[in-house]
Amino acid sequence: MAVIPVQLAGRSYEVLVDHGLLDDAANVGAAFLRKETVPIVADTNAKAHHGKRLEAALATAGHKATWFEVASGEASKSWQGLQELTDWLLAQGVERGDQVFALGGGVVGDLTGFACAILKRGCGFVQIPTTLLAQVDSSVGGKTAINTNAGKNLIGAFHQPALVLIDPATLDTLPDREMRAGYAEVIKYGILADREFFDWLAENGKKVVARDPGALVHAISTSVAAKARIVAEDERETSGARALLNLGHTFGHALEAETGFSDRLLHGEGVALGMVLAARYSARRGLISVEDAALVASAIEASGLPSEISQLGLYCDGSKLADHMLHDKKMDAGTLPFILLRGIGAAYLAKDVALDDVASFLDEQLQ
Ligand SMILES: NC(=O)c1ccc[n+]([C@@H]2O[C@H](COP(=O)([O-])OP(=O)(O)OC[C@H]3O[C@@H](n4cnc5c(N)ncnc54)[C@H](O)[C@@H]3O)[C@@H](O)[C@H]2O)c1
Ligand SMILES: O=C(O)C(=O)C[C@@H](O)[C@H](O)[C@H](O)COP(=O)(O)O
Ligand SMILES: [Zn+2]
Repeated sequence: MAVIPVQLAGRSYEVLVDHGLLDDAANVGAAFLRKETVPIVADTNAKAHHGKRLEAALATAGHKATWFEVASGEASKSWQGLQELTDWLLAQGVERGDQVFALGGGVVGDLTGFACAILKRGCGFVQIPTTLLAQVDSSVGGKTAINTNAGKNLIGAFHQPALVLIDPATLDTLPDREMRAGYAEVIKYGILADREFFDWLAENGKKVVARDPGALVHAISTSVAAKARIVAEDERETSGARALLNLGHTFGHALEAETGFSDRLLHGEGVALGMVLAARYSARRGLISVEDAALVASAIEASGLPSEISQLGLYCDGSKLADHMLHDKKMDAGTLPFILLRGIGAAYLAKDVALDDVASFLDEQLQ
């Protein structure tokens, strides 16, 4: 079993990665089970495929589950979703010292984490991520949020989980498109800070997406370790270090907003397109070669992810996308810092980017 610590003053926790770990959840999570009944918030599909296993694991230690089911899809990360969940947690009598379990992808993790951040001013939660994206990214680091009409993740809090249990075997039931979407956040770690990992993925990426157990555990552990390092350095995204994890997201979130946060574009797909755009924009500014930008695009295409905005059939102009970016949380005194590349594995925060230049770059890309 891989054990990856996330070291934060007073809030350190462990991320455990192992095939079959779900069946051992009550044992490895024993310290976090203080009552007979365990409240579990679960995505409909995650519960259908893996709920019984979690229930059986809890039963071995004398615990029983009580379930709150969250409808699959980004729309559940909403005020209404939050209200229904917090009402349920209150009805269950959840106390500050309790741990709420979150079983599912990033939608369930972000929603449950935020509900637990504000319930009685904060109770505990344990993440059991069941999508590749959630296993490599959203379950770790404590960013929790819901969306609003104005944009993505605009209402939220930093609230760290007490434990993260990753069982890569849960990915056996995940649709292929969701595997590819999660792979976008995997390759992100290579592009932003780890050329060696990027090159390893060039060789092994197809195995990761095909769920080869060894390749999967290596990709998940490397990704989580990278995220843990960055989060330990800059938990609340104040120094600029954590902002690098937003590589591709300024473009991606704008595309998600323009496609209505719908199945037309999954978060990971938006991030994939956004990373291609960030690489091309870096090349346009002479920061990286055109060849390196093409290498980023071909690494993304090779996994079956979209790499051209035209694939979305969008009928809008660059300034419309740039308008969505005005809601980006990195916005600072009228300037939007962008994560650009000085090389593959060498992302940095550029504070000299003009949004109208980005808009005209996007107009070229939309043709
Ligand atoms: N907090 C963070 O740091 C962070 C990081 C990255 C992304 N996110 C957020 O995460 C969300 C995306 O997460 P996601 O990609 O996991 O999407 P998701 O939670 O919507 O799950 C994707 C789909 O997979 C299904 N599913 C989940 N587990 C399954 C399983 N084991 N078998 C079969 N189906 C399963 C779900 O029902 C859903 O249809 C976005 O809202 C994004 O903003 C947050
Ligand atoms: O953990 C982080 O920090 C990230 O930026 C990870 C991203 O993959 C994730 O999508 C995050 O939710 C985006 O953050 P936001 O602050 O732009 O909402
Ligand atoms: Zn993301």
